[in-house]
Amino acid sequence: MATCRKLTKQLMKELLDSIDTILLDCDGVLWHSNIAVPGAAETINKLRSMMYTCHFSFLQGKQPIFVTNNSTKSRLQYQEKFTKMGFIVSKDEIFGTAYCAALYLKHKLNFTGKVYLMGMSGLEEEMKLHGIDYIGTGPDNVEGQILDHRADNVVLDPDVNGVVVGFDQYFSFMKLLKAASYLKRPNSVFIGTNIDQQFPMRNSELIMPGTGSLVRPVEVASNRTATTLGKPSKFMFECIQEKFDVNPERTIMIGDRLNTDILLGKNCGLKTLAVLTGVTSEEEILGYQGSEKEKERELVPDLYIESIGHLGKLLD
Ligand SMILES: O=C(O)COP(=O)(O)O
Ligand SMILES: [Mg+2]
Repeated sequence: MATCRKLTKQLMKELLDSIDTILLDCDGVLWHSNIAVPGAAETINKLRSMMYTCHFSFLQGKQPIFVTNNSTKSRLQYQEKFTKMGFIVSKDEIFGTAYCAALYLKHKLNFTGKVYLMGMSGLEEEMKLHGIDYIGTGPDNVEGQILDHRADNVVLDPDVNGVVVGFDQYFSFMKLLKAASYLKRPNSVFIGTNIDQQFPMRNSELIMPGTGSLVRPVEVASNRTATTLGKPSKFMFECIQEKFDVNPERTIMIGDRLNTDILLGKNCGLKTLAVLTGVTSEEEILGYQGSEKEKERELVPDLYIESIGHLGKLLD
């Protein structure tokens, strides 16, 4: 049976001696929208500054690296958000799916051409920074009964040879129609930034549809499957390994979503810790631990704790 333990003071010392790098999910771990989880900045700043004897036997702090499936912000926009919230951070430590989507297009696909971009300013900024031409952002709605006028007045851009679907608050039927039409083109590229079902919300009455709720309709309409880059895909970890000398055995992934954060950790051979401030609960974790379904057992983290702030208290 997959065993999961609640992180305690005793286990904390053992954990700190066994890791050099801490991968941290953002939404639901460090904050909800623009409201920080209590103690988050203090904990991360402390982990960075506390000197530990590492396995090279010299003193160093733990290296935090931020890994978010959220595609709404560029690295620079995230650096601004982190700094406003009191985190000490460099943009080079931030890996979001807007940045990783641009890296994938540019360096993995050597993409040239134009992208139909369903996303917000973060994706726009990263596309510009990486020299990738795009159209389609912002509101785009149907006028009148589209099935009556057979969409004759829909104009497609002849140069588009790829579609990127990220979180797009302007998602519409018209955009769905255009994306599916562009994906009809032979050899057109289809990328989804991530497939999270919902965003973690403080207001438990609300469901904020995640980007997965936007990628899947484009897949259905186009009858194609997107290449999704966010956690649990290993691609984001590959982007991190390009920039940091990360030893998977001495790295932990801390997240709030089992089927993205914890699964990424498992996929990459990392230690895993879940917090209960986002989409997962203690009941879900313990339920999965005893599940007969292999698919559920593989989502069980090594450790869990109420919040990143509670973890920080174990450092005192
Ligand atoms: O964008 C999302 O849906 C979740 O983002 P996260 O990976 O920071 O939790
Ligand atoms: Mg999260």
